[in-house]
Amino acid sequence: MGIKEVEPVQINVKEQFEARVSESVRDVFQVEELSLWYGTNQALNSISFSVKEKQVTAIIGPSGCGKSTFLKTLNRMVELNTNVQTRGSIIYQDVDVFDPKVNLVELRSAIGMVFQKPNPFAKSIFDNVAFGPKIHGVRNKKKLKEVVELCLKRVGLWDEVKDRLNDSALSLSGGQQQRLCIARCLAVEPEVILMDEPTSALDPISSAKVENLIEELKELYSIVVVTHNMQQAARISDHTAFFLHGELVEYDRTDRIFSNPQDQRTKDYVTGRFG
Ligand SMILES: Nc1ncnc2c1ncn2[C@@H]1O[C@H](COP(=O)(O)OP(=O)(O)OP(=O)(O)O)[C@@H](O)[C@H]1O
Repeated sequence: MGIKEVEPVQINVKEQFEARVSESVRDVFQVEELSLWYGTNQALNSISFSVKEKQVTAIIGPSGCGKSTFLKTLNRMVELNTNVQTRGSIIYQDVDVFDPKVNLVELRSAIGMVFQKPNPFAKSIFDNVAFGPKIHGVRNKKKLKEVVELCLKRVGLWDEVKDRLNDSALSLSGGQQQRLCIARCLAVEPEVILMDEPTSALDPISSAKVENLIEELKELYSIVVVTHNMQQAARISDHTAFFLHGELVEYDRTDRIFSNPQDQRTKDYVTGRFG
């Protein structure tokens, strides 16, 4: 009787390395059993997962599944709507963001937000970026100039606008306005940037610039981005959370969500079979 040959177990060294790196990254948010209601309409149902520090986390899912609600809950902007109730916790910097003692102004400057439609103030380019630091008490003109220049450089806009800083921000193109809004967000030195479909109102070239910028910014900031664009999520994010009907179906490294999802519903969504 011959000895049966056993198939050698394949070890994917690269995969193991990436998994190790991913596991060793610190969490910036620990979301535990988060549920949210608008009046009687439940928009989030017992969401639990951790958002990694200095990485890009994409939130994907069909329209109405709760992506924007989840994003706005991270810095409690969702409470700007009336009749919102939450349950569960979001631990950020060892504190539950729902703790009534949390200072919301500070929370929202540490966790900044960029919206789908660029929304610069009807002020000059300079004043848009200087606005946040001024509110936080920076009065020194030299310091303000430095902050404005640094932030505009960081979003790749400085060379395009350095000779017209006093022009209205509304005179910029849509793509430039979106990068200005990101610069405005950076000026208050956030740790986290939340982005709600930041490129969906932009042309392909401006979108590509913002995508490249997101890649660069993750060196310094933790980024959570809501996107309807699967290719974009696959291109720019390290981790992806797939939401459906207010629930988290699957959260994993982006490469795994797109190449080997564990849940059939994720597979159907990322392969375009629904949504
Ligand atoms: N201000 C609000 N008041 C009442 N219900 C709301 C409010 N905002 C959102 N909802 C509801 O909460 C649910 C989740 O909405 P949300 O906007 O978070 O979904 P989404 O996944 O971001 O959708 P989309 O991709 O279309 O932007 C939906 O049922 C929506 O109708």
